[in-house]
Amino acid sequence: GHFSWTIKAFLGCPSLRPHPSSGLKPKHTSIAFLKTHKTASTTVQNILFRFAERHNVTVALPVQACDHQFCYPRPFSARFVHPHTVPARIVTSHMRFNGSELRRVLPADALYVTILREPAAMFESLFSYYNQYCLSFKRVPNGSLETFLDAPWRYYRPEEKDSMFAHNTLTFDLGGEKDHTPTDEAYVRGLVRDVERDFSLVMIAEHFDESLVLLRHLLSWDLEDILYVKLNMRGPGSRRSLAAGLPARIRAWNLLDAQLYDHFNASLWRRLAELGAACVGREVRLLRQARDRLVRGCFGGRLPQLRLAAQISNKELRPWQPSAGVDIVGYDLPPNATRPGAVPQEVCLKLIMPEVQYSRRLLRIQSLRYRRNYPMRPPPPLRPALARHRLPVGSFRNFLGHTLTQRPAGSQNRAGRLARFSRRQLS
Ligand SMILES: Nc1ncnc2c1ncn2[C@@H]1O[C@H](COP(=O)(O)OS(=O)(=O)O)[C@@H](OP(=O)(O)O)[C@H]1O
Repeated sequence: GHFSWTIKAFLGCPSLRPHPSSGLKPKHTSIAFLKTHKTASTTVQNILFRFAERHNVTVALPVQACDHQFCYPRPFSARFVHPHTVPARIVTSHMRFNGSELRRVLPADALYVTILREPAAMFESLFSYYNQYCLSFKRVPNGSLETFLDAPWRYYRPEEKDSMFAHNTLTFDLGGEKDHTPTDEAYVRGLVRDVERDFSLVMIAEHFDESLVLLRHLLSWDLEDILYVKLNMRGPGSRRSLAAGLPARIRAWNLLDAQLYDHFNASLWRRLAELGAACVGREVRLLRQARDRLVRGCFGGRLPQLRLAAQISNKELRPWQPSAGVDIVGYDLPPNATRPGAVPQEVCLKLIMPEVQYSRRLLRIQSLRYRRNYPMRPPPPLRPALARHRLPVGSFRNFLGHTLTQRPAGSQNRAGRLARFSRRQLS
């Protein structure tokens, strides 16, 4: 198992050779993963959540008022972190990047990682996923992507709620200005420079397994630490293929994102070349073999059939559905699957657990740990749930004594809506 894989991986992977004196390099456990939107980031988050649980590493999670995201789309603030989840070594929930605030939360040796996706595929996913929330999309006749792209400025309002899902979402998530003139070369150069300064690795969704190999090397992790199954996919009925010419128009509309993507896609391939094609090829193969073994051990064969949320009997496994118009599919754990590899059921459950449920699970576990470790500390004050947005603008104090101001009803973000939806869906 593990030993033979490690030996195999050394062949052709120079940077994985053991340290001459002290054996294998210790695993790096301090990581900030900027969870960008519609980029396969839930799958990466699930890898990090499972790693954190296995290695007893604390994950910073949002205060209840932010729901399971760090009050996105507001820029990240240390005040958004739940007091039971500090001091933390991992951060991975959705946020708008704010490096100086993140550095207040994480140790100085934290490594920063994010993921980008090809802009046309990403925008098609955003357009479908947020078709009812993002008003720029909602007001398009017949929900037609082509119509939107014919005259984006007719439908897009930069200052409006959820507008960040309709224009240069990657740039926005990274903390940049989504509406900046995309032909301003100095601005784009500055954006790229900032991302290169802050992030040790920028993964690319189209080359997910290769990106994971780089991640594993960066963090000195084992193969077991990067096994995954794909999460948060749309069902085939909700996807559409893009007619010829459409990808170019999407890129033109999201030109800041397109330039970021091109730059970091090229860097990814340079880094893979440095590691060596033989090493990368071997590791990707070993990763896929190990994943197949785990899937067989969990589900008795292939992955269980993808299911619509309503068809998933275990509520802990139902992915959040953004609206009636789009199907996000998930998996059910077969109740009496024969698990030939004797993989414990809980391992399998966590492998396919959606973001909202896993975030809650970790918060529960970490809160218990916190109370055990600090029984004398007063609990943080109770606060109204963000879901009740109809309340007048309100505020409460969090553990640092800062005041968090609730957003007014008209500006509720996806987190608030999600709280409402997931409660309905999960109750
Ligand atoms: N491993 C892997 N490789 C490539 N693509 C993957 C992978 N895992 C998930 N996906 C696709 O990523 C999309 C979901 O992205 P996110 O999880 O980041 O979405 S979210 O913003 O958190 O809702 C969603 O894309 P669409 O199906 O096109 O919507 C998933 O299918």
